Amino acid sequence: MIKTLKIEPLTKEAFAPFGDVIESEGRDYFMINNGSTQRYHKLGEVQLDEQGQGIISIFRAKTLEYPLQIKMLERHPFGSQSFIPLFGHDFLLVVAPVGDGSMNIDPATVRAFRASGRQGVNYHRGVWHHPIMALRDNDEFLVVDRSGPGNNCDEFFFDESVRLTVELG
Ligand SMILES: NC(=O)N[C@@H](O)C(=O)O
Ligand code: NI
Repeated sequence: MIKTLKIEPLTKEAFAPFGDVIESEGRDYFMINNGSTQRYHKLGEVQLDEQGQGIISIFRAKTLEYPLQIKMLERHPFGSQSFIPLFGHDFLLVVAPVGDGSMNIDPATVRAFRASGRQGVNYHRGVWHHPIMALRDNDEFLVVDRSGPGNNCDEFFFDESVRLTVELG
């Protein structure tokens, strides 16, 4: 298969098979702190296995070279992973659904999204995704994910006959 992935705008609905979109735009809130603060409550859930611990990290990511060939995707079977942009820059996502849980990805199910700098994502457990795809060099992301025993990162490399490409418009 040879395919240039269409980069879709990131919306809650379109991203639902892969996880949550963390944003305030268009979302419900309730007032707290004596009316001084709007709480956009439970935009996503941190998913953990019993032995996992939720942790908070910062990723400082270099941009990748585009057009980019998507040669692999990874997943975290024991927990969710969220990326929240800290500097307000757009970034890209390439994902594939959990599927049947096997170490296999149907390339036809791979999708690309562009997140605005005011959107974060929370990949649900087992959702295939490309490692962080910053569009600005040394961009930084707050990352909430799982720490604990076991290998929490499976990598799947596409067959050489599969050429999935992401181009910037
Ligand atoms: N490996 C790691 O911590 N980062 C990846 O999971 C990623 O999604 O960028
Ligand atoms: Ni990851």
